Amino acid sequence: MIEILNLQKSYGKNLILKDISLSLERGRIISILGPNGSGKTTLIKSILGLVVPQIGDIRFDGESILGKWEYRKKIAYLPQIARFPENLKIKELLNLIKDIREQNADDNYLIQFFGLEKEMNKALRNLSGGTRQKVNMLIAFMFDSPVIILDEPTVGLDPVAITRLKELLEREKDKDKLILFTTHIMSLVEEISDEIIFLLEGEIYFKGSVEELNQLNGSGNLEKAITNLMEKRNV
Ligand SMILES: Nc1ncnc2c1ncn2[C@@H]1O[C@H](COP(=O)(O)OP(=O)(O)OP(=O)(O)O)[C@@H](O)[C@H]1O
Repeated sequence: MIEILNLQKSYGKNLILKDISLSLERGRIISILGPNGSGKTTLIKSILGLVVPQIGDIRFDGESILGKWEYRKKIAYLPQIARFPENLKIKELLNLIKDIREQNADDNYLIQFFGLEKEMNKALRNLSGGTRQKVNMLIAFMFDSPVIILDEPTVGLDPVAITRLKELLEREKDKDKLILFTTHIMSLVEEISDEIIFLLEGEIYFKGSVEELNQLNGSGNLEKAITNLMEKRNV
């Protein structure tokens, strides 16, 4: 569904992504892991066309995305930090986004799913961090997009909301969607990922399942295996 071919991205003299090639298929939950600053968000933003690579190509359903925008309608995106006008009420924000996107949205179901019914008339500036993140998730999931990209979705969420998020991701996967996410929470990775892509210093250092990573590392513990990868040990 998404093919990344020999992607290279620098900011000034800093080479952030070095010759990245990947094939990302539907019906899978893929976690992009790596230490802070390893290039996860830069890779995600390249797929979204928000960052333009110097070298390489990205293809969406076989067509290059470079210089194109239409394909973006098929991708739901939860950014690491979402910025919306603070004076808007949640319901006003949802209406505004629906007007802009001109696509059918299933927001009523998600409002109930995340327990946001009583918050709808509150201005964004008055929301707690976790509630803000629920609103961001609602926006990411409401358009039934075939690709869902979530940059650190668990930030600020309580355990109930994290359980809800897992349920939602599993359900979207069963609809044959492609889900890409970044997180530093290894238990979430372990529970829901079909595949791990581990970036280190701008390169793919490991790509495979949780089981493969545990086997490779011989630890049987994902947190430890990831720490070892970060420290470039036992691989
Ligand atoms: N717009 C930019 N201009 C210059 N440098 C940037 C820019 N965006 C990111 N970088 C740099 O690129 C590197 C990779 O950043 P990126 O946000 O992709 O990392 P990350 O793996 O997502 O990190 P984290 O886990 O902390 O979110 C960092 O060194 C960062 O400072």
